[in-house]
Amino acid sequence: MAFRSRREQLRSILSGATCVHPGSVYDAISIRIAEDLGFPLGMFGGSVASLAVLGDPDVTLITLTELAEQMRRMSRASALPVLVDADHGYGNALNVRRTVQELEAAGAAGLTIEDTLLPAAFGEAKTQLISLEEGVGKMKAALCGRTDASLVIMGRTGAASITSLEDAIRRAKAYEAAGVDALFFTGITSRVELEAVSAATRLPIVLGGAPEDLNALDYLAGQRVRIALQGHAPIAAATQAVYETLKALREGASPKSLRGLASSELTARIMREADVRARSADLLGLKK
Ligand SMILES: O=C([O-])CC(=O)C(=O)O
Ligand SMILES: [Mg+2]
Repeated sequence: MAFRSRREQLRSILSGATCVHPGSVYDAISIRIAEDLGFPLGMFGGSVASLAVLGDPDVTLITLTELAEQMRRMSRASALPVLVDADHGYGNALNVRRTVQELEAAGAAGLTIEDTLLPAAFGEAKTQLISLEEGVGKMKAALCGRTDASLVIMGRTGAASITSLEDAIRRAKAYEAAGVDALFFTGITSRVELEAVSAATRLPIVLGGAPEDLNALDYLAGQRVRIALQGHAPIAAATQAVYETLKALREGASPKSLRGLASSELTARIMREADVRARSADLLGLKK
């Protein structure tokens, strides 16, 4: 299986004793940069997928096909293991199974299925959760959807900030019993809350959207947190850079006067130009 070693790398992060920050990746360029900088893992968030592919906010307008296609492009560009935010699995439990099949084929190392009611319900301003029973069904569907047993399936809940911490723990324990490989929590806002979920569960923990005082990697590792997300600054940085560059050009700046552009060396490295040249020499009879 071509993607097995990526999945085993993610599994070794989960079974290790330390906590890592993944690089937020969303396309072929960002994943190659994260790989070159030595990140052990890429995180492909649903919000950045929506932004990069559609230019939209994170309101479940992106389709599974679009998400999987973007993942496939990243898998082709780089061997960095990627954890994909598969949202609610793009429908009911049967859709979850299909989602897992598509993301596995696209080369994801792991994926998260969450128990948020998506897309948002009519007339409800506040985020809702599906029932625990439906959530368990989705986790089971995810597990039976994989054909490569090394693909990592994570159960995700944001219950801590939507219903209650007790509900988050109840759900996490049920997903654990269903057989998922790790638990992904959002909405945990303090050490007390993290310690409560850690004490009540046994699987490796992934923490999304945590506040600053939940940032010390040694402390997190001691609570069985193996992956701690840091948001999605790279796409924000890229957006700002494109904005500034287009603005300057629109205002009459000459291309040569622009600052902050990737050097030709950096661009060549990201394009893996040396490999392409070597291949061209071999296959097209061109000079190296
Ligand atoms: O997975 C993450 O990085 C957090 C999240 O839900 C998103 O960005 O859509
Ligand atoms: Mg998301």
